[in-house]
Amino acid sequence: MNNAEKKTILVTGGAGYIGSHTCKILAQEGYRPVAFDNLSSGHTWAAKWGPLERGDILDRAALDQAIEKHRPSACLHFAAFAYVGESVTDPGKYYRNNVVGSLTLLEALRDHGIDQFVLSSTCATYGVPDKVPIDETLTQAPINPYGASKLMVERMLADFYAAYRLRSVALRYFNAAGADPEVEIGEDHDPETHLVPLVLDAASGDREDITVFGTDYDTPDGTCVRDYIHVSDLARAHVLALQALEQGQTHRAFNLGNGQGYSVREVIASVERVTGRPVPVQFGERRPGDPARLISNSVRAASELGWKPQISTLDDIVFTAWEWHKRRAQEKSRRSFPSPSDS
Ligand SMILES: NC(=O)c1ccc[n+]([C@@H]2O[C@H](COP(=O)([O-])OP(=O)(O)OC[C@H]3O[C@@H](n4cnc5c(N)ncnc54)[C@H](O)[C@@H]3O)[C@@H](O)[C@H]2O)c1
Ligand SMILES: O=c1ccn([C@@H]2O[C@H](COP(=O)(O)OP(=O)(O)O[C@H]3O[C@H](CO)[C@@H](O)[C@H](O)[C@H]3O)[C@@H](O)[C@H]2O)c(=O)[nH]1
Repeated sequence: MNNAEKKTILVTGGAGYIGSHTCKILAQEGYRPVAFDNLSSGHTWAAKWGPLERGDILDRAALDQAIEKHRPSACLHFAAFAYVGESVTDPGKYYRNNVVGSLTLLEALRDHGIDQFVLSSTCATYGVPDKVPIDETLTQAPINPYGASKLMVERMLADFYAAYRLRSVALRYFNAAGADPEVEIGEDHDPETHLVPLVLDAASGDREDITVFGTDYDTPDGTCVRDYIHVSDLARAHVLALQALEQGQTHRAFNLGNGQGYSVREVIASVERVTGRPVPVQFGERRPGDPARLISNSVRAASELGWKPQISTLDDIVFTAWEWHKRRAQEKSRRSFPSPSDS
């Protein structure tokens, strides 16, 4: 298939962690991904499966320009701020980027007649769930501004479908982790706040230790339980969601997780097994905005999208993150790898 025959997909946040993995799978599946990213946390080196348009979703003119230039048939929308803890201390930052930015994007798509849209939503929209595992019918009552900002965008999607027939799928991911199994790309945030890469840093000596946020939760070992899902499995779900939209899907939400919860202590133990190194641990206070347990029921995605995670055990997920960690460290020590200032 030559480029002219490929469907072009606008991927906001395509230079970021999950967006770049999705661009890779889109390209493998015969699409032409165009990353639209302001590089606030993304990297030019991660956008290598199609063009990168540097721009901000808050900038309507930049969006119009990219859409007119590339004529996408659909948009996968990853661009957002995504840290639970930071959203509690700086909520304005989250409402502006995630809510106003998404609204600006949706209006641009509507005005250009693009009616297929996939949203990176989150299990943080459920807040403290009525029960676990969480299915899509549970009440969404977020307990932090990040989750609230994503729920507002979900609400916009319902209204944009009702008013303008803009069709959409909201994918509510649980905790993304791991890296491309071919080790071409992986997670690279600065500063990093996610548990798995931080524990790997502690195992390799890049940081002194890992602080466990809270040991008095109502969970088997007192630490928070999360459902870790491999980033390439999330990427595949986006292609399936896109194909569902191409086949007429109107407006739907899907949870994406493995259905298995692991505590912070269990993640640390997994890193010790996979790396063969001890992890120095400190115990600290709870982090505001953290629910005790988030575990997915992803039966809907399995039955309606045909989605099945391929890298599903915690050790296998951590293994891919460790391979990426080592590759990045090697490249950085050879000085051939772009530094964060190189974005
Ligand atoms: N990482 C997770 O565990 C997780 C879980 C659930 C949902 N999500 C959602 O998935 C999406 C991607 O998350 P990620 O972990 O890959 O984060 P990330 O920070 O690696 O990627 C986000 C990308 O969006 C870009 N961006 C941010 N604001 C922008 C703006 N205004 N205009 C243009 N580009 C902008 C950043 O530069 C970055 O490349 C986010 O929407 C996040 O809320 C992530
Ligand atoms: O140094 C650390 C970092 C994290 N944690 C804990 O580890 C768990 C996972 O935390 P983290 O990796 O920061 O992910 P979450 O805060 O759960 O948020 C991620 O997962 C959410 C879905 O659950 C997404 O919506 C967010 O975008 C994404 O950042 C939480 O219980 C944290 O309290 C620690 O104990 N110590």
